[in-house]
Amino acid sequence: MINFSNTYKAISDTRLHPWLDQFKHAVNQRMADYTHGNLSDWIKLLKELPDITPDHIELASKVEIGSAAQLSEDEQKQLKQLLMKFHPWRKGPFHLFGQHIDTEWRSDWKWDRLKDQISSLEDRIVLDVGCGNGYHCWRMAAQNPKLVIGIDPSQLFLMQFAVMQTYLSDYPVHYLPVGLEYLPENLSDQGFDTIFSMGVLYHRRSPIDHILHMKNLLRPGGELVLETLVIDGEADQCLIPKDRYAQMNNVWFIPTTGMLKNWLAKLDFQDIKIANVAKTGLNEQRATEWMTFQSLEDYLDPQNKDLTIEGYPAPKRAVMVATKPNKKAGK
Ligand SMILES: Nc1ncnc2c1ncn2[C@@H]1O[C@H](C[S@+](CC[C@H]([NH3+])C(=O)[O-])CC(=O)[O-])[C@@H](O)[C@H]1O
Repeated sequence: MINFSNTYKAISDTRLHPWLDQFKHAVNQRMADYTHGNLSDWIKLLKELPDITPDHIELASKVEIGSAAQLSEDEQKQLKQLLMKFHPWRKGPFHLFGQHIDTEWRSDWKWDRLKDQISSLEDRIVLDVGCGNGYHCWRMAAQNPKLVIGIDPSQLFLMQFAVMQTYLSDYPVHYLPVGLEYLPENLSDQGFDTIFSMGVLYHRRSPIDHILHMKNLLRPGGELVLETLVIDGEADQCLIPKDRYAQMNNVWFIPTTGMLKNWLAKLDFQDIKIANVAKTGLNEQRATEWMTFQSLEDYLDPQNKDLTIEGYPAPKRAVMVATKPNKKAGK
């Protein structure tokens, strides 16, 4: 139903080629396990996107494709209506032929916080685990990587990615709609140069296994960029919410940055640095016209915005950067 042949071709042109069949198997397996009921309708909708070439593309400072002047007022209205059919738009913002997709998250702020703290992505093979609709993958593309693969199990987010890819197909950015657990266990010495895992770790029941899997997918000397919720406290402290955290029912472990360092060190990562710690502001995650459901404000204690509605510390996120050692650590 969806054609991933360009993605498979891109993989086969890199040192990842020995694992091509495993990547194909991952996608086939996931699609067999789960297909969203709206997927075929969404695929049809993609064909209604304006068939024009953008007069400019900006990915370094924002994701902007084409300009408003390329569409008439009527065409603008139609485009907006079409894009709204892919609601909710969580990660962004995007600017598509003058349509400002004002997403729930200011994902650009996250990128700004970390982009100068990581190794240049020039010529690198990159994996973005839990990439959402691929917003950060497009920002990565501005650094001339060899290949960026975003993975995420959400088929709606795959469609939002496909909207942008309609106009950005010349960039080496691809999306596989799978969770990390579908990927090969180990890519030996030929793995990715950089792996991002942002906003995923706290959803994992076994966070150390999640990190270990990514280590096994990195080449020796490769870089892990790990962003996750943290709490203040000592290196031996970690919050395991009794039930929900900020209304999310799938949050398992929220460590301190000290404990995150310990997890990475236990797995033999080197040069472990805390690149950034930032509290999530109400202006960074909020309901908009493009994401009309509840958002952060509804998840915080109305009397005390430093606490979640459940009484836990309000969301704060850390970005960790660490290197897989060059020697084989045997773990
Ligand atoms: N097993 C899994 N494997 C891969 N992805 C998963 C898995 N389970 C859930 N996801 C996906 O992980 C993403 C987490 S959002 C971060 C988006 C982006 N990275 C961001 O940093 O803005 C969370 C946030 O808002 O922070 C969702 O798109 C899930 O579908």
